[in-house]
Amino acid sequence: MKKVFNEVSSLDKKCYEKYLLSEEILMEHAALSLKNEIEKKVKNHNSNILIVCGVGNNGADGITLSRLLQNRYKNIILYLPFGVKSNMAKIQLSRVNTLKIKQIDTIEDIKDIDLVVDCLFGSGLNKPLNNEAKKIIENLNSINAKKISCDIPSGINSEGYIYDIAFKADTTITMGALKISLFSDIAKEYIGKLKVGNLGISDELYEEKTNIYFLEKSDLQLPLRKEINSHKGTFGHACVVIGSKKGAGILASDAAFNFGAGLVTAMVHEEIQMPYYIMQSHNIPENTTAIAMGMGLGLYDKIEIRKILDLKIKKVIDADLFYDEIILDYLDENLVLTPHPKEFCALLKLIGIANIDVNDLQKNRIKYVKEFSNKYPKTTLLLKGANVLISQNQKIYINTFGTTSLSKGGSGDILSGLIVSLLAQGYSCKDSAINASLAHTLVAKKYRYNNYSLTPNDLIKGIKNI
Ligand SMILES: NC(=O)C1=CN([C@@H]2O[C@H](COP(=O)(O)OP(=O)(O)OC[C@H]3O[C@@H](n4cnc5c(N)ncnc54)[C@H](O)[C@@H]3O)[C@@H](O)[C@H]2O)[C@@H](O)CC1
Ligand SMILES: [K+]
Repeated sequence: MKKVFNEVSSLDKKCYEKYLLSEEILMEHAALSLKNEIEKKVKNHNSNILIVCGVGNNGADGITLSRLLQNRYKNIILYLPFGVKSNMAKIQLSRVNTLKIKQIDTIEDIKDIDLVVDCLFGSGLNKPLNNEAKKIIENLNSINAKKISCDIPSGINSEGYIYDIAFKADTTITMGALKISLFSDIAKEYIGKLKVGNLGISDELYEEKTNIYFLEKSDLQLPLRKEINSHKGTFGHACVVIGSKKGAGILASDAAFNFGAGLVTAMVHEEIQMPYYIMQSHNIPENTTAIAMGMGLGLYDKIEIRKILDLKIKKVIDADLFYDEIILDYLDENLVLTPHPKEFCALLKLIGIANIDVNDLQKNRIKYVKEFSNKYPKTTLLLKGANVLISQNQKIYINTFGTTSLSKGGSGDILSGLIVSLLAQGYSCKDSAINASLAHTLVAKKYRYNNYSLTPNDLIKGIKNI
């Protein structure tokens, strides 16, 4: 798990004041991080490396980089379309001017570029791009070359919002620490591989406390069985409430069984065709340790739903129930909610936080997840999306492993099944949401066929050898 910050300028400031590092030292290290990445990516000394620099310190990082690369590569080309404004950019440029590094005035007729380094705008982007900047980014995006962004792809602002266009990077080296702006769903298309550039000081000293965390593969804790002396009851009993669209509940039940729950029961009104290892019952069985409800529910009897919600058993709630105010009476520590953006908008309206549409939500996902967690700190929320956000107790965990292959009917039902399985096996609500989400996305990432053919059954198969 890595820490994520709303901004890092206060952390940079701490470096100057507390650790007596200067802006120049930090910048030298920022440029060094870029250099190290470039040396890994570009082996040929004759490669053409285009460094595009803006007027501020993001541009200054790029100018500094050109100096550091000069020893290794013959063809470094600096492009400063708007000149320089910040003090550091001026200082770095005056140094570079003594070194005979090639500078160009336009990229219109530039050819055979092997690598583009984007240092146009960083954390200082604070207004929409003008036409000239848009055109430059458009041109850079059309160049067939490797692409690295310094700090953040130019065009993404500090909230992760893109006004019109942004540089499309293969790799982003973000300086100092991870920032929240890198994790909006819209930004995901542009970031590429994300790495943190060290600024010449240990992470422990640079970083401060935070409430936002980036999940890593190594955070996944599978429900591996340590007990030798065990029986099926040792691993809990998951019950999935089957609604009128039965397929959803069947998928969730199967996923729950495959992810280690000792017993899985489908609660049904009349018997249905299911895998033989899933039991069927008209009621919630006595020894149930976790319940999944909401997926494919369709029309339902409110009294029956209320009775189930009244049970002091951990539950994962999905889909139809986010539109029903019945849920308002149960937003406590026993619930994991798994809405997709449209359902979360309905829920935000029900709980009186906001009346917004999906577009507004997507621009401000973190903000609304935070607001939800402030109001209902005990409840675990998992907001689906390109980057999954999980919150509990005012902490947010970001899972970036999601892939487009998961954008399919049934994926969400499998996720609910994985969550209820872990809840049944004794994981906390937060840990169930985090681990099920990691398993779900990592299985999809490992899927070795094309990105349009993943089925819920492939996910279930993948769970077996994750
Ligand atoms: N503060 C520090 O100690 C460090 C800063 N670093 C770099 O500094 C960057 C931040 O530098 P700055 O704060 O100078 O910000 P930027 O370099 O991102 O840009 C700020 C400049 O761009 C202008 N600008 C903003 N939006 C614009 C728009 N839409 N169209 C045209 N011009 C626009 C601003 O007026 C300002 O002049 C970071 O992203 C990082 O790359 C790194 O060197 C690491 C250390
Ligand atoms: K940039």
